[in-house]
Amino acid sequence: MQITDKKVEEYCISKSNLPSKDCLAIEEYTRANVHGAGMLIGKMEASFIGFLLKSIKAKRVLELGTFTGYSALTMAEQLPADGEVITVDINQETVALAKDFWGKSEHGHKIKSVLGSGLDIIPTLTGKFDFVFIDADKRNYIDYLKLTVPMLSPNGMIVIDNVLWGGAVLPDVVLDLTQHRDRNTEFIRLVNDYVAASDDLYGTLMPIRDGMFLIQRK
Ligand SMILES: C[S@@+](CC[C@H](N)C(=O)[O-])C[C@H]1O[C@@H](n2cnc3c(N)ncnc32)[C@H](O)[C@@H]1O
Repeated sequence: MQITDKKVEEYCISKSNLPSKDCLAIEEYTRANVHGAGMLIGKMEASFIGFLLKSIKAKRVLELGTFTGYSALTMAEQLPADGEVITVDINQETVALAKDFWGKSEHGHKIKSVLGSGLDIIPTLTGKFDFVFIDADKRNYIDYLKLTVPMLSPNGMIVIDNVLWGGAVLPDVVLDLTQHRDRNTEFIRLVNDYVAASDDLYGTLMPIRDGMFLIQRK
């Protein structure tokens, strides 16, 4: 299910501030050459995240799920010169591509790539983060959330991506748990229910692209 009408989204994109040409180059290269390009957050979500980063005057960002480096660079562009994006991924090949692209951008120096699995890397990180973007393996979404909430700065925010999962999370959708995609649906339902039931978190689930959960501590 396409959550937002395509023409409506195109109109919104045409009127929004968008990431730079350097990011567009990553997007275009990825869509033409890399398997799984549908995983890119794309222009609408990038513009929205940029707005959030500016609103909270973010300086330090943690991203889980680098892929070809598109979202990391779009975020780096919205940070001050001494800002930092730490981005984690297990895929050496796509991270190598990402590094090539970041090297061509004046904002690339703000990005630090860490190769490894999110659950192993997060406990090794120190200091607080103003913004955490969770966009890696769905199986670990709930643990990523639980591990990163205590790492937030006072006005910090977490965004979890793909929380609508093409509409499959809706309660009347019957799942086939022999299918990888449907098992992921269960993991996403779990994290959505956890945020909704939490007394400590303020969450807003937005129907932007494939669904974004915006979360802050109460
Ligand atoms: C949806 S893509 C990220 C897209 C990226 N944020 C963007 O929009 O440009 C998900 C990424 O998570 C990575 N990933 C999968 N399992 C992981 C794990 N256990 N730890 C860290 N990254 C993982 C995959 O290799 C993939 O590159």
